[in-house]
Amino acid sequence: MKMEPLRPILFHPHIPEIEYIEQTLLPDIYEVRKAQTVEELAGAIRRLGIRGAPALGCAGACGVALSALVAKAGTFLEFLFLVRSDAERLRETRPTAVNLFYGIDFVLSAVLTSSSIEEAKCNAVDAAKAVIDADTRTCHAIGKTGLSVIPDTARILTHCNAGALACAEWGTALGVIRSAHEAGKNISVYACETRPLLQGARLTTWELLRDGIDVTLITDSMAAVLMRKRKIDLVIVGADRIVSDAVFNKIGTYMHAVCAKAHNIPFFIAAPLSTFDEENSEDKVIVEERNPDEVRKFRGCVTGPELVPVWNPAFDGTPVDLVTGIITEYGIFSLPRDIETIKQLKRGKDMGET
Ligand SMILES: CSC[C@H]1O[C@H](OP(=O)(O)O)[C@H](O)[C@@H]1O
Repeated sequence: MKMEPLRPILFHPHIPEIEYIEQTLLPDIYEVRKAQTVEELAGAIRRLGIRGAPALGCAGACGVALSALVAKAGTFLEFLFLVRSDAERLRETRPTAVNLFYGIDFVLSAVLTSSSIEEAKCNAVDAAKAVIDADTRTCHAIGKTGLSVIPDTARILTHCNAGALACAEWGTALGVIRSAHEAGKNISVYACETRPLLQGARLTTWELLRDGIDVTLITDSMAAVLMRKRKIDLVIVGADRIVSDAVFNKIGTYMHAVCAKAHNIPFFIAAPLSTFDEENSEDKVIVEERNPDEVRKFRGCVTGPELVPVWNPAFDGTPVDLVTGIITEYGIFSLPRDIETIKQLKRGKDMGET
């Protein structure tokens, strides 16, 4: 039985509100919540109730549109001030996934280029819908592009959650896996649990079981021995920001890339063009460091001494020479070889993509 498409964010401008699946409660509790203020939305982003680079782009876009719809201003200038300050509040929620800033900026520019409050509200809603529609198309295109690298029988390792829950729908890394499964390929997935917030254990397994795709849950530390035993044919993960010399993705990705290289296993990134930040390099990227208690506890269960010092970066950078290919909606690219092609594509594309 084909399941309904999984869409973690729905924008209802007529109310107005942003409806979302509260991902911190999955897999045991499926709860839909509604953000009717930018602060409620920002809180959901900060706690990873809404998460995943393309989904953050959609959330940022909808957040600016929500701000425009609810702003109470006497003058157009006051209105612009209110929307810009809400956009800044959304920008400050998480620093690494570049899609968040594209989504915010795309809708904010639609507001700033309007000539009245009413026109700005309409333009903001249209722009936010364009971001969501673009990401939906992009994820399905990434899935299709990725088919060329998936053998007819493939044992795929993935890390964190780059699925429908991280996008408008379908997913990037899981989008390739879904497309391959739909194309009749014999796919089995090893999902790394992804400490400390367990996006792999909680979200990726839940998505793949829901779609009837073969999945085995492993701890992050089990990946290396599976590669050594030749149990993995390729690795596919998502990305939060791709710069000229590195790919930033969930912490632990670099470890898998080094392991894959050591065992001559192809290592692919699946990401939309809007995840590329080709003007920057690894040393310029701010890597989000999160609350130490995320490592000392999980849902109240103590996993480390209360006073133990903790380092909790949410992402790591993988040098591009460890990446076999980057699967995008426009094709499969390699860095640094294709950087100019990527720049040209980004200059020419509709800025409605996240
Ligand atoms: C489709 S991009 C998903 C990407 O985002 C995740 O990070 P987080 O769960 O902290 O938002 C992870 O890096 C995934 O690969």
